[in-house]
Amino acid sequence: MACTDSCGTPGTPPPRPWRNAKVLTSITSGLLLAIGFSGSRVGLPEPQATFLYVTAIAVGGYFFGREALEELIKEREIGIELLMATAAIVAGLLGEWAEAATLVFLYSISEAAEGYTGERARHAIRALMDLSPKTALVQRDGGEIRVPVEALRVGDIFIVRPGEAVPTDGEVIAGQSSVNQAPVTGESVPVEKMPGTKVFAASLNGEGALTVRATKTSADNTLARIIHLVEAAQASKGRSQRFIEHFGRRYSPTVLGTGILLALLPPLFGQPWGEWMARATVFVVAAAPCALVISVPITLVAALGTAGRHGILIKGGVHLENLAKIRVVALDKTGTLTMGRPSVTNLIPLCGQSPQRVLEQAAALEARSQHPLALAILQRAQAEGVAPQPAEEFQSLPGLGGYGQVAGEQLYIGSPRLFQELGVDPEPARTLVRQLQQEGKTVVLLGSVQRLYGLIAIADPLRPGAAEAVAALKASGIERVVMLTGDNNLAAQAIAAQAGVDEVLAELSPEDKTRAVADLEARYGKVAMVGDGVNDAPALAAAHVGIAMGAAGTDVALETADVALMADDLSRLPYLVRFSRRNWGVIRQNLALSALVIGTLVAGAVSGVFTLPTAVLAHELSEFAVIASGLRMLRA
Ligand SMILES: Nc1ncnc2c1ncn2[C@@H]1O[C@H](COP(=O)(O)OP(=O)(O)OP(=O)(O)O)[C@@H](O)[C@H]1O
Ligand SMILES: [Zn+2]
Repeated sequence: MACTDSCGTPGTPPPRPWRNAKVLTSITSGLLLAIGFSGSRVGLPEPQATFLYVTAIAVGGYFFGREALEELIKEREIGIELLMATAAIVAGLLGEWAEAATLVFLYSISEAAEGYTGERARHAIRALMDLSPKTALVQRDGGEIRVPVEALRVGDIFIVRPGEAVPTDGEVIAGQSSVNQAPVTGESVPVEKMPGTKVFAASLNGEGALTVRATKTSADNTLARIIHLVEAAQASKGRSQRFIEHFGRRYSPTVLGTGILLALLPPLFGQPWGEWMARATVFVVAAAPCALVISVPITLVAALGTAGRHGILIKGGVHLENLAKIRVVALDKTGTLTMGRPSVTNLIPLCGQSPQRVLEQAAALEARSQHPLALAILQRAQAEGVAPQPAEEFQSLPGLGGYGQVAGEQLYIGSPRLFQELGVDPEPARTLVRQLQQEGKTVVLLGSVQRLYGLIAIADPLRPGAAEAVAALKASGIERVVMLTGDNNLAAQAIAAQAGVDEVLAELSPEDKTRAVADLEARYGKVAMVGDGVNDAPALAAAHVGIAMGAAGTDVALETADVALMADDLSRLPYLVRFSRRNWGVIRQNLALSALVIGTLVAGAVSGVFTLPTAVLAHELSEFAVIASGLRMLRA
């Protein structure tokens, strides 16, 4: 269909309008039409004027006429182009050459303009590319040289001077500065960078010089992937778009059929055939679903691009549509509602152990674990100068903890539930555990199968702004905000109370989380699951929409989720919900507007109120109204 295939393939730069063959042929056709029309006013003989009109039709109708035939012959489909071409030919045969030429000119120019607008909207995301510099200052052979960013290799050391943009993703190895990474994450507040932190291409460096080791080439850094993913999403089709295209495939033949009946039946009952032939022609143009088919894709293309420029990657129109229907938001606790940077707050030896020994044994076990809690324990050990031999034969027990051999002894580390399952007497720690958990701390126990050696309490504070984000989610129409966690119920409740969520589901394994999502969906309606994509990937996949947070820098989250929030910022969530609802509103308005216009035009056509040029003009104007309306989603 003309209105959708005018969208080019992703990756090609937007063409200049004056270089576009469709624009040129249509303008030529308009000129021929104008000459013919004004000529006939000042006495140009009719055959010459008709010749000009026919030429205008041939030139202006070349592209869409060809498309109409190709569709008919190759795909056996009656498209909008065929409706228009038929109307033009019939009008000409009725002797209305000027009207036919007007139709061809208006239709072709609006198709060309529509294609161009679509391209522009599609390529708005490319503007991000211009924010990343073309060259980088690289340390090579003891000196510093400028190289094109394409020449940067992973491992290259480059310098970002104050006020310069970062050429590609990397890790800071020296220097300190605040960096505005809005092009990638959409956050307007600059982020402090120091050795060990990551920087992203196109971020703008503040006042300090940074020395950075490249971790990505310019072709596959985060910015390049954002642009690529947004363009791929724009090329994919939303559910409503599929529906409309499906509908269009049946609709256009119906229009043509009805047009033929309209031309044939009334004359059989004694009506003037010329009059009904003309009305049928106007009807075919009036009923062509042009605005209807363009309304959804243009809105989605604009919306997906806008979201992308604000650090929100939506992997396809479908997900944006799904988001508008979400009633429940399920948030993972660790790393999503909390900072994800746990630290040890209490270290309490039990059964006559020394604190030093407890830390040593815990660190020995955790040295082999990947868990965030393990990191907290290892940091504490490092701070106290404890550096034990890692445990032997370490085994992790997902959702519980782990065990291994430390100095010949089989030791366990993990949740109180783990020790309950092992059948260890919990008495020495019982009240302490409860007390610490009530403070919102995660309690990890250390011990053997016989008894407990120590207790380690770990706090992972709530993210600043988490409570506000939860409140804003509810204000934007989300009915229920739920927290999911593998952590203990008491600790989870304490954090949940601070965040203001409605419901807590605690002590869940990754599979339990998936089940919890299905359960919430059955109870309340569509669920969006928000997580970091690591221990909650199955739950993200199970939810109606899976949203990964802080996706800049973690490849997994970018790949697995339906929506990736590049910034580590919960306030994007309510924004996203409102944005998706606004998008859905615009789509609905567009569909209603186009249906209304078609209805009015059809009534006018059948009753003979509209002439062919009026119908074409109204048809194309309605199409532009719908495009302009869809482009509202270019605004954030
Ligand atoms: N390596 C480990 N060291 C100590 N305790 C562990 C370890 N791994 C798991 N645990 C225990 O198991 C519990 C559940 O862990 P799990 O990884 O399922 O979720 P979580 O880290 O609490 O966070 P969330 O589910 O909110 O993302 C932890 O709260 C902790 O008590
Ligand atoms: Zn159109």
